[in-house]
Amino acid sequence: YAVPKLWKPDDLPILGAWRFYTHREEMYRTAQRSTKTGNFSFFVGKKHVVGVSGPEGRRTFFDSKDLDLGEGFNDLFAGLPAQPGGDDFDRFLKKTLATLLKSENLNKNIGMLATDARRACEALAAAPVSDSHPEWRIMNPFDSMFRLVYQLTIRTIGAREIADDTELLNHTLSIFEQFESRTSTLKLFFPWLPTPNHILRMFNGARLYKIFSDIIKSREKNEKPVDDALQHILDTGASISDVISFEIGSLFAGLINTGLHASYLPAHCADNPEWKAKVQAEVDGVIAKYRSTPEQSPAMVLSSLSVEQWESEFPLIDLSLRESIRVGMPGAGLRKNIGPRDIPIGNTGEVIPKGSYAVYVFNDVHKNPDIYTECHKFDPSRYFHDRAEDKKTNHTYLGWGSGRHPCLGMRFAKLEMVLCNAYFFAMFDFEPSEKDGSLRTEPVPPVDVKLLQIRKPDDPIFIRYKPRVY
Ligand code: HEM
Repeated sequence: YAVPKLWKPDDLPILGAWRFYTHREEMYRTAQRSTKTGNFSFFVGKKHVVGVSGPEGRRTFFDSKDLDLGEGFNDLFAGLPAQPGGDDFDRFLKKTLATLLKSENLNKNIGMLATDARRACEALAAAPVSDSHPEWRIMNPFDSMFRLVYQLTIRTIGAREIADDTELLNHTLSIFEQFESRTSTLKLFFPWLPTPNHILRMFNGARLYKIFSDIIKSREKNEKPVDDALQHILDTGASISDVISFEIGSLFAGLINTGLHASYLPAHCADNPEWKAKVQAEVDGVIAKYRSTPEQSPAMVLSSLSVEQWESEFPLIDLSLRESIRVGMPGAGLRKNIGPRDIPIGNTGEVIPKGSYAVYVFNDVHKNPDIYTECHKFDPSRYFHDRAEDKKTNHTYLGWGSGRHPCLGMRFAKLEMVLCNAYFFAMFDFEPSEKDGSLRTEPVPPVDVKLLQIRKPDDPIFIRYKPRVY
């Protein structure tokens, strides 16, 4: 067994493969092409990393029990919040998330979540019209949808005081966004370096700490108990710092992806009128099916749906989301071999050595034209039974993780996204737009593959919308 060939043309002294952080996918693809098996290795500082690719690489990467996700991310991903307590905290986070996202809690909250979504769409309906195109209103979904997803998330895994107070909601969202944008790659190489971004992250962490501790103190004075996620976490005996770390950790894991894909979904549909019409027909069909009196408005019918109905009645929204994630998922999975021995990469004759890291770039499969036809195109019908492109080989669809580390928030993320979009499709007609309300003719730009993780588009994407006439 051999260690995959060392790739070092881009290396900087001491730092090693810096391009792993600045041009990850490009570096991965160039290195991949330079070897027979598609596997290669490189150094990040002193850390030895193996890039795996192809079906054998995927099988090894996603199925090996000794490849650890937590350690891989902690050591290689610039930007994760430092987790106090390592493995113990990881267990606490996953256990708490699993409890908060159980059916019982979702059923308890669904009425409030639906009300949040309805009110957000009512606020869109009440927004001022465009000056130059007064038949339309204009929105940037990456603001309005994103904020709604944040509200739904905080309501489900955070504090009611924040979810119910628009000002506090916006304030905490802006702190979180600043926190999230201050990644510090340099710290991976020089952990002792007090980088400005790291200092700002500490500062924003402290601001969140103050907000949560004020909420907790005021609850202590209040006789009436609050029944929400924060209280549940506190009742398990967790400290305020556990609570803050849990909130930041789970927002990191969930909010960015969910908020951005909830926003990309209508943007892609606006660009694809035929598909948009299908989704709208699906929403209208559900409304017709569950309307109990003719006076009920579409929003009122949607507000009466149960979690089970939200989860089963909107397959086309689900496929739109599946496709939005596939086309817009830059980045890579990261793992560390924490086992007692080297891990063979299928039958390639190569290994991920004990103690080394492994990386798999998601677009190796998601943008593989042999698997996904016209792989850059948004086309949810590729998942219909007669095409089933995502079932062609092993681990072909990685949008929700695969193998040993499936996404723990998938069910909740889907629920959030279907809620936001069903109300939006039910209440509005919409089209792609420029900032001034004129029709946008350029499609949604592709997500930059240089990104380590999806983030809001640098140039805002607009949609123009008007209330539907029934
Ligand atoms: C559109 C939304 C989301 C997408 C596309 C997404 C995607 C993923 C992917 C691809 C992975 C596996 C990563 C890997 O293999 O390296 C993952 C894992 C995970 N996700 Fe999500 N996720 C989403 C929403 C959420 C939400 C809302 C939460 C929680 C509130 C969440 C919590 C987690 C956790 C805790 C893991 C780690 C599982 C483990 O360590 O085994 N995700 N997610």
